[in-house]
Order: sequence, then C-alpha cells, then structure tokens
Amino acid sequence: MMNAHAPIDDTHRDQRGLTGHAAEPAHGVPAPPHLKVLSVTSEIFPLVKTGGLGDVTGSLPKALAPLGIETTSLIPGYPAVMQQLKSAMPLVTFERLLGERASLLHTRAEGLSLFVLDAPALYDRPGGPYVGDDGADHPDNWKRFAALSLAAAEIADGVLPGWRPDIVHTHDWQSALASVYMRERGSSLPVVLTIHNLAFQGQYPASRLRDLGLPPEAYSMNRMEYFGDISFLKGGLQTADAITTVSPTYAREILTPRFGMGMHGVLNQRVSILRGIVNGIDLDVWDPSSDPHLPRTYDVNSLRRKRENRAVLLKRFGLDATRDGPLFSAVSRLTWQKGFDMFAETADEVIHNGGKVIVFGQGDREIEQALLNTASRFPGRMAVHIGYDEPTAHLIHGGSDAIVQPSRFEPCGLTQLYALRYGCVPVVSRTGGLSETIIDANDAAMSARVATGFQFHPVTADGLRLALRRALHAHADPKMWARLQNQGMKAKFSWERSAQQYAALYANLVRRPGQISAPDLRRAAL
Ligand SMILES: Nc1ncnc2c1ncn2[C@@H]1O[C@H](COP(=O)(O)OP(=O)(O)O[C@H]2O[C@H](CO)[C@@H](O)[C@H](O)[C@H]2O)[C@@H](O)[C@H]1O
Repeated sequence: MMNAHAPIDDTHRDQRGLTGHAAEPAHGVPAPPHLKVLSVTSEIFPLVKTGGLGDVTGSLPKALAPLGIETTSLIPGYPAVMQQLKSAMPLVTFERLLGERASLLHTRAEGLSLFVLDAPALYDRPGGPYVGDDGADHPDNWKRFAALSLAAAEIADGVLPGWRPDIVHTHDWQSALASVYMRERGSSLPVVLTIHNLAFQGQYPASRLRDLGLPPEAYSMNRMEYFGDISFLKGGLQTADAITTVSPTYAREILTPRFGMGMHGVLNQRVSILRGIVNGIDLDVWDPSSDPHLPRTYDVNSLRRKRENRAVLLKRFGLDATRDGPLFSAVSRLTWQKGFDMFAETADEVIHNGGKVIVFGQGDREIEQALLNTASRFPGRMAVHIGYDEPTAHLIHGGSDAIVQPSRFEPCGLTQLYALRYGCVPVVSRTGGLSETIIDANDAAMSARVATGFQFHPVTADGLRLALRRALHAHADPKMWARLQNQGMKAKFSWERSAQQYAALYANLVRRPGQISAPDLRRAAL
C-alpha cells in the first residue's frame, strides 16, 4: 500500500540522482513529543560502538527524554543493526541515493528510537563501521557517510509521512554533510553539530563534489574547501547553527593552532556559536553494583570486593596473582592522541615500584608494538592485549587500582569517568575534558577532600613518569588511597546537567511560539 506523504520535488531529487517513494504506511514512526530531534550518527551503543562517540549518542537520548525531548537516531544499516530489524517494513525507499538503492526503516531497540538506512551496497559487508577486516578504511567511506547525511536531509525535508524533526543533531564528520545538503535545498531547520574528535575530518579530493551531488560552488572558503580538498567536517562547521564540543576546555583549546587540527581558522570565525558541554556517563551501563560483567559487584561501601575481580582479571591476562602491589591499567584506542607511546616508555615505573600493568586496546601498529615490547621485558607483571571487547573493558575497571590515560588531546574522555565510578584512581594528562573531570591530588585538594586522581603537565613521557610515581606513592598510603577512591566514586558525572544544557540549546534554536522554552526545560529538570 502506498502512503500519502509530503510531495516530492522530482526535479530537485533527480539532480542528486535520487528518487524516493513511500513504500509502506508510516506506522511505527515515533509520535510527536514536545521537541523532536533527529540525531545522525555513525555509531550508537549498544548496537555499534568503536569508542566514545557511540557511548554518547547511545546515552544522550535517554537523558533528554525526561526533558520532553524525543530523539530518533538515524544510523547506517550495518549487519549488526540489520539483525535487530528482521521484521521492520521500509518507511520510504530511495531508488538512487547517491546512486545506491536504500530504504529507511524504523525500530525501537535497547530503549532507543532508530531510523535505519538500509543500503546493502554501502553497509552490508564484513568489518567495522570504518574499516574492513584487513584494517584498511572502506574505500567508499565518503559515499557511505554522505548517503547517511543525505538521508538525514531527506528526513528534515519531510520525506517520512507524519514525522519531521524540529532539530537535526549531527556528530563528527560522518554526519556533518547533513547540514550542507539541507542548506543546498533551502532548509533552515536548526542543526547542532557536535565535535567528538577533530582529528577525523572527512577530507577528500574536490573532484568528489560531483559524486556527492553538490554544486561546484560548494568548493569555496565558506563551505567545504579545505587546503585544496574538500572536508565534510568543514562543511558542517560552516552550515550548522550551533557547534558544540564535549568539554568547555576543549572548546577553548580548538581555537588555537596547536589543538585546532587545521580547523582553528574556521572555528574562530564561528566562535559565537561554539560551546562546550561536558559528556555524562550512562549510570546504568557503568555501575559496579550491578555490572553483569563483573564476577563480584561492589559499591563505595564494599570496595574490598574489588579484590575478587582483580584475581580474575590477573588470571585472564596471565599475570602473577600471588604478589600484592597496585594494578595500573588502561583501556583505550592506542593512537597518538591517547599518548600510549609515552606509557610504553614509562610503564616500567609501575613495575619497579612493585606494581603490575594491563593495557587493553588497539590502534596504531607502532604504538601496539612499543607496548608489546615493554611487556615482553616484564613477563607475569605486564600484559598488553590487542583487541576490543566491552565485557573485558568493564572487568578491567572492576579489578584495577588505577587507570592511566595520558592523552595528548582529549575532547572529553569517558574512560576516566568510568574509572572514578569503579573506584579506580585516574592518572591523566591535564588537557581537554581530562583537566575538567579529574581533580589533582595536590595538598590543597587533599586537605579539602576533593581530589580524585593525578594529573600531569606538560604532556611528556617525563611528566607521565612523575605522575605515575606520585600515584604509586599515594597507593603506599592505604588511607590516602581509600580517600581518593571514595571521593572519586562520589563524583557526579550523570547526564542530568549536560542534558539540560543540550535541551536549553535546542530550545533556543527552535524558539517557536508555543514551543518548549529553555526556562520550561529547566523547570522540567528540577
Ligand atoms: N579495547 C577496547 N575494548 C572495549 N572498549 C574500549 C576499548 N578501547 C576503548 N574502549 C571504549 O571506548 C570508549 C572510549 O571513549 P573516550 O571518550 O574515552 O574516547 P574516544 O576517543 O573513543 O572518544 C571521542 O569521543 C568521546 C565522546 O564525545 C570523547 O569523550 C573523547 O574525548 C573523544 O576522543 C570507552 O567506552 C572505552 O571503554
């Protein structure tokens, strides 16, 4: 049965090689709430996650719901996503979305409302969201994420009968083109673009513009032109109504050449619409008192039970469980950003002070190898496992004493927040969100009983070594360590406050008569 839906301007569509038709009634499309947000993202926990982006896009919608904001997330139909959708009917089919057949489906899964872009030619393949099984980028990533963005622009245009968002929220370069497509079509619907990681920018040759269905004028300083190429992220920065990043400190840092990754010029131009909103964490997913991945659950009053997790963890990583001593661990992408080359140089500090080290992650081959080389010098005392696995990440937090995160830049960082909640003391560099979320255990902070971890600056191997030394010294004083754990576990990093800030931002952008206002939202949150 065909469904009556918003008229389609075929001329307009054909210019982009796109024809759409509604294939089924729009049953299952979410009912209109106070404010409808279309969040466009390449990953979303728990369906598909490679890092913090997935955590945030998976947990923010739940935090916004009590504020009267219904988020529906548009995600690619990767195999893991399509498995959840066996019986969903297409809401609309595009015969040629950037040349590929694609359909939009709707489902609710894991407490999330989802639009799924089912485009087998783009997403039905082995590997992860960005790389194939061989570890190399999918060669058509430009098309895979442009198609996602174009589908978002279609939804903003009203292609789904009975459902149109009030706001579009894009995340990183993978969905940044949505606002470029929207502005090309004359849509003035508000768009918020959140930068989770400025290091990835979606940079491609300018010759791709044609394949993207964008006019030659898009290759200009105030659109997508970027050092002779085009950049999806720059296009988004130029066309969004608000730009956020995931901590106020990082929002300031990216205005400088050192942290701006080549985008500081455009970010300075757009500074009036840029702000930082710190990430929260999902307190249900990361809760040591109910975590199904822990052999033994615990809370702030039963921290001694961590020892049982620790024993399991040491065994799992093949480390000597007979001797005591602190366990310093890391769960991270192993990239230049995360600074683990510096930890490869300094992990011996932990070992020489009677401790043990676990590193779990994957990333740059060179950094992986440097860590493996260090571990090979300390059999039974340091283990490096290359891999990615959610339950193991939880177990590491559940059984470790300290979590090391020596990032060179860190927009927010979530691992240190999980560490706090799990009674691990974070050892972090003083940058971006790490500097805002961890309070260094200096004398003043200790006597004020607010310290939660150890920070180092400048961000060098020597700086890290000193911080490790300070943390090891503190661990030798059980009272001091217990205080740090206690203070960390009591720190508040729920989404509540940050969700209010997003809600107020949305409300200010929408500002329609009768529409929910920022004060309303504040009241709703009280
Ligand atoms: N080997 C492994 N196995 C299992 N899980 C693993 C893992 N390696 C990492 N993870 C998980 O991936 C997530 C990492 O999140 P972060 O926010 O710390 O960094 P990331 O750089 O991915 O995120 C970017 O986006 C987020 C969200 O905005 C920002 O906080 C951050 O600063 C920015 O760099 C955590 O949930 C962690 O447990």
